Amino acid sequence: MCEQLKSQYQLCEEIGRGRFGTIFRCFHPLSNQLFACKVIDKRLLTDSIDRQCLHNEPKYMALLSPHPNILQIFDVFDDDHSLSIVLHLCQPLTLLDRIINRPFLETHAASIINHLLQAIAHCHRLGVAHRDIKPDNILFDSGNNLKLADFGSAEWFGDGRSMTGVVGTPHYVAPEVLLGRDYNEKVDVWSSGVILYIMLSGTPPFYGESAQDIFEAVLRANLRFPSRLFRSVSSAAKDLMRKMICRDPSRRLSAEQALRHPWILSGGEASDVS
Ligand SMILES: Nc1ncnc2c1ncn2[C@@H]1O[C@H](COP(=O)(O)OP(=O)(O)OP(=O)(O)O)[C@@H](O)[C@H]1O
Repeated sequence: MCEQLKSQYQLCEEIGRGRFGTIFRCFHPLSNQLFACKVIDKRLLTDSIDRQCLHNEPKYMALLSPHPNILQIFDVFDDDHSLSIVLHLCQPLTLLDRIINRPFLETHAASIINHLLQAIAHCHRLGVAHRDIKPDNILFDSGNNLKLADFGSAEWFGDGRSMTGVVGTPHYVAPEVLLGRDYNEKVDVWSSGVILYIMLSGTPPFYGESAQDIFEAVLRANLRFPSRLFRSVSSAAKDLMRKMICRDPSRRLSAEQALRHPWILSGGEASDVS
């Protein structure tokens, strides 16, 4: 671990683990504040694309900070063996832990999606696509404010460039990503729509036994609202999901447009769209 980091921060217990990063709680004696520190072990990055993307995360987080719904970055330490990123400390439970098998009230789901879309709209205004929107990357601070995290797969599209490359996570990835075509920032709106569907029903819209089966279901993009799961869900919420989980990206809402949908504007209280 970087000596410079250890001279400024006291690393405490491990609070999370991803594919490459281990997250520790840490204390900064100078400011008397607690933070989270993500330490990425460079030796685990055997893939050349992963190595190239290593510095994207702190770079994009610095560009996007501060925003009330984006995890704030405070410091970066880089040496031969590791990259350490000092971050705002959040609660240990992510949206994934809150979502499993527990449908949310529409008002609660609307509040979460509203804040997620505000984070995404901010990223898109600054030309950054997150590309891995999923419940595990949605954290909450001690005041229960939503914080979008993990910009390790983010990409710049700001000068009108389209993006390529298969990134994302099976249940949440947009079909155009899997097709290997060029795509744009609306992949983040698709993934957010999938999260909304899971919050309201407790199950993902596209599923299968294996990653391959899930990919095939995503590519078919046959969006259904089985009455067993959606009997009490409003038509306004279904209308928004249809417009976010829309196979054709040119017809899919942007994050800004989704924020203006009646169901979001009414805080999940609108039952019909007029
Ligand atoms: N700032 C934070 N405060 C509290 N917990 C955090 C924080 N950042 C990350 N975590 C915890 O650590 C876990 C892994 O973090 P993160 O997703 O950033 O790692 P990663 O290596 O990029 O993961 P991935 O495998 O998705 O690439 C999160 O799901 C969360 O539980």
